[in-house]
This record gives sequence, C-alpha cells and structure tokens, in this order.
Amino acid sequence: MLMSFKEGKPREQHTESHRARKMGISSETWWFALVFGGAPLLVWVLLTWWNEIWYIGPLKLRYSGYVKLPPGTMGLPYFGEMLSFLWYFKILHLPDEFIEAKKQRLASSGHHLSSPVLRLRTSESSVAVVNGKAHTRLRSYVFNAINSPDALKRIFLVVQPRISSSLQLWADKVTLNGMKETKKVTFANIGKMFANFEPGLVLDSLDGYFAGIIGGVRAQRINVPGTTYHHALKCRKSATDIFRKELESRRLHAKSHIEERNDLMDGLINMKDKQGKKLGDGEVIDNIVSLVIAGYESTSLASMWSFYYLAKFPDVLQKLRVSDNLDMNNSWSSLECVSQCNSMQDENLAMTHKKNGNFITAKDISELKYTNKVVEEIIRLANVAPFIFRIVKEDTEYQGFKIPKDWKIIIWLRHLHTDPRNYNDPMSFNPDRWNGPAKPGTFQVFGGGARICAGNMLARVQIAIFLHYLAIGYKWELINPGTKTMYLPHPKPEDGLQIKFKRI
Ligand code: HEM
Repeated sequence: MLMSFKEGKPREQHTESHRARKMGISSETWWFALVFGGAPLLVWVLLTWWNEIWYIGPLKLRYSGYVKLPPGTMGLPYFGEMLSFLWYFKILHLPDEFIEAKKQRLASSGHHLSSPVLRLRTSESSVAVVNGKAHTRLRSYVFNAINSPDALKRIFLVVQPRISSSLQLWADKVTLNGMKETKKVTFANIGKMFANFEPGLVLDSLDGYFAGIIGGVRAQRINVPGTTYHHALKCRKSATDIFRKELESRRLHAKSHIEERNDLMDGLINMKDKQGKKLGDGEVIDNIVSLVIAGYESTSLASMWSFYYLAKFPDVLQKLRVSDNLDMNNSWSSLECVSQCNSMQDENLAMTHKKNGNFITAKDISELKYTNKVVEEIIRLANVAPFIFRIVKEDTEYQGFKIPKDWKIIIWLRHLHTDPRNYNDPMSFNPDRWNGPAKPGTFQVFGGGARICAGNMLARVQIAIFLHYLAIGYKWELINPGTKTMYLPHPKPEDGLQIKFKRI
C-alpha cells in the first residue's frame, strides 16, 4: 500500500490489490463452504435418496412409472430408520411415540412397512427359520415336545422344584436383582427340560453363550471381530458344540437312561413324523438352540415383570393369595391365617391347602382362574416381544397401497396391546379385564397364524407356577419404584429390578 502510493498510482494499485485480495478471500470462502457445507449436504441428500432410488426405482420400472406405495421414508442406506428407532427406544425411552408416528403415516393400519430390517439367522434348520412343509414338520416335533398337554404334564414336575427352591434361596438374600434371579431359575429349568443338564460348569458356560447369542439377535449384521454380531456367532458355535457333545454321548449310550431323562433332546431324537422319518442331528441341535433363544429371555422377563406389577398393584397380589373379600389394607397379616384357607374361594393359598404339600398339576393350574388372568395381563403389558416380522410373498394390495413382493413387514404387537381402542385404560394393570375375551385380533403376545409361538402354553404355565409360589409364601417391595424401563433388546427395568424379598 505504501509502495503504491510512492509510485504515483496509489488509487488503482489499492483498488487492484483490494480486488485481488477480495477475490482471494471469496474463493477461499467458496472452497470452505463447498467442503464443509455443500459436500456434506450433497452426501446427505444422496444418502437420504439412496434407498428411494435403489428400492423404488425398480418398482417404478416394473409398474410402468406409477406405483402407490405406503407413505413413509426408506431412511438411510443399510440402516433404514434404525437411528430414529434407536433414538426413541434407547435414548428417549418412548417406544410408543415412535410407533405412533409410524402409525399416523399409515392411517389406521398400525403396521410399519420399511426398507430391509435386520435379523440374525440363528440356525439354518430350526423351526423359527425354515418355511413351508419343512416348517410344518419341525413345528409339530417341537410343539409335541414342549407345548402339548402331555409334555406340559411332565414339565410341571421338572420346573416346580426349581422355582420353589429358588424362591426360598432368594428370601435368604433379603435384597436381590429380580432380572438376574429370574434368569437363573429359568435357565436352570431350561437346562433340565431340554438336555437334562444340572446346575454346574456346563450350564454356566451355556448361560454365558446364550447371553452372547441373544445380545446379537437384533444387532447389525456386521461380522467383524469386536462386533456384537461376531460375538453372537462365536457363542452360537460354542453352544452348539456343547449340545453336539451331549447328543453324541447319548448316541453312544443309546437306550440307557431314557426313562429318567425324558427331556427335549430325547424327545426330538426319537420323534418320527407321519412318514416315520426322524430328525437329523443338526436339526435336533438347531432346534434346541433356537428354543432356548425363544424361551429363555422371554420367560425370565415375563417372570421378572410379575414381581414388578404385583409390587405396584398389591391388591392384585392379595387377590392371588386369597379371596377378594379379605381386608385389602391388611394384606400381610391376613396371610398368617392360612388355616382359614379351606373356607376361601380363591385362590393360591386355598390350592396349597388342598394339595397338602404335593406339587400342583396342570389341572390344578387350570382351576386357578384369577391366576390365569394375571398371567394374561402380565404378558400383555410386559410386551416382551414388541414386534414381529413377516415377508411379503407376492405383490399385495393393502388399504389402497401396493405392498411389493419381498418387502419386510414389522408388525407392532406392542401397539395392539397399548391402544386404548383395544383395551380400556391400556396402561393400567387390571387382570379383571380378562373376565371376557379380548377383541378379536387385539391380543397377539405370541404372534399369530402358522408361526404363532410354539411355546405359548409352556411360557404361560411357568409364569403361573411362579405366581403360585410367590403368592403363597413371599412378600417383596421395589427398591427403586420409579426406575426407568429400557426397551432394547427387550423391555426391562434399568436397575434390573432391585427388590427386598422376604418370606411371609
Ligand atoms: C412370555 C414368553 C414368550 C413370548 C412373549 C413369546 C413370543 C413369541 C412370538 C411373538 C413369536 C413370533 C410369532 C409369530 O411370528 O407370529 C414366538 C415364536 C416362537 N416361540 Fe415364543 N414366546 C415366549 C416363550 C416361548 C417359549 C417358552 C418357547 C419354547 C421354549 C417359545 C418358542 C417359540 C418358537 C419355537 C417360535 C417360532 C415358531 C414358528 O416360527 O413356528 N416361545 N414367540
């Protein structure tokens, strides 16, 4: 600037250099804006449109330019709407708001149709994975082995001693983690029912492996060391090895101990279908593994929620114990008068009195009318399986929309059970709502159709037995009654359900 003035051309020099500098600054700014503003924006636009182009483009071609798809967004490549799902389920703890937003977009359907959804294929030949005739065949094996009236009679005798003795042990601890303990007792029962395993090292290792497998069920399918999915696959292999060893040892000592064992593994090994065909070893193991996955977390969570709801609704616990005409405000002391029980109509104390120290049977449970209503209400509100998946087998019209073949559908079971149009005051725990049946199609805790849960009765009787022993002998209170619910991978209290637990 000073130099330019001396040369007598101060003004132009100044203007030129100023312009140049100005140009210099603006081009830097321009690059800066491009790199930090434009490029990310472009990437973002590409990412948000990628799925639309990838999935909807071919459909438009197939339908010559126009296809009326359900409204909604395909989300980001690969992740779909996973991030917003996680935001509502994991961070905000508001699953119903996420579901409600999806529902609003789809008018009254209550189903959310989306881009690919993620699922861990736990086993190749298990009942939960195969389709068509293979599914019907495997399902009948599994159903007969765990859910048929005969199987349940046997299972009653297996699970009761464990439930009853676990509760006695818990009472000695005074405070306990409800989630941890219900898992322990459920897994001990599973070990015994499925492969005649007693508590010990093998069962403990299996428990660890199944924790890993279950953790991976809803994880992203990224199979690299360090990911949840990779760990789940490794755990699955280790669990399979344990069952394979057991199966080989049974083959080696065939025919011995069958009477005493009478478990799922023997049931599956020996069962024949209508053509007299038996399951292969791989099928036996795959099915055991997938039955543990299906039955372990679900049953232990439902049992754990029993603690929660009965602590929050002591009048229900009172009614479970004795008839509802007793003084509700005096629930603890009224339990001491067990001698009155034979004069009482319902429910579990009277049953104990009648059984005179013997285990209850499947028939006894069917007589515990109020207990069965409590079971239904626990599983409705616990929403252990908040959604299920289906795949569209052929192009379908639904409410005026085209649902293309191969699209995956999420059915929000949770929404069915918490919708005020289906249940009066849906978030309140009210077993008496089961004095009559639910509206058709509104109670699908176990799913529906050909894929309905193959262990639904097994789950129900285990919860009923648990309620029976809780009601006749124990009292408890929640240490953190205001604890938050975590919704992933399954609904459970943030503190694991810390409780003070005592004998009556
Ligand atoms: C409270 C406990 C349980 C709940 C809430 C539950 C829920 C469900 C749901 C929602 C499905 C999917 C159904 C569908 O797609 O329509 C399912 C499937 C299944 N569940 Fe359960 N379940 C429970 C306990 C059990 C138990 C104890 C077992 C066995 C040990 C079991 C075995 C199965 C099997 C094998 C399937 C796959 C059925 C098939 O694809 O044919 N579940 N369960």
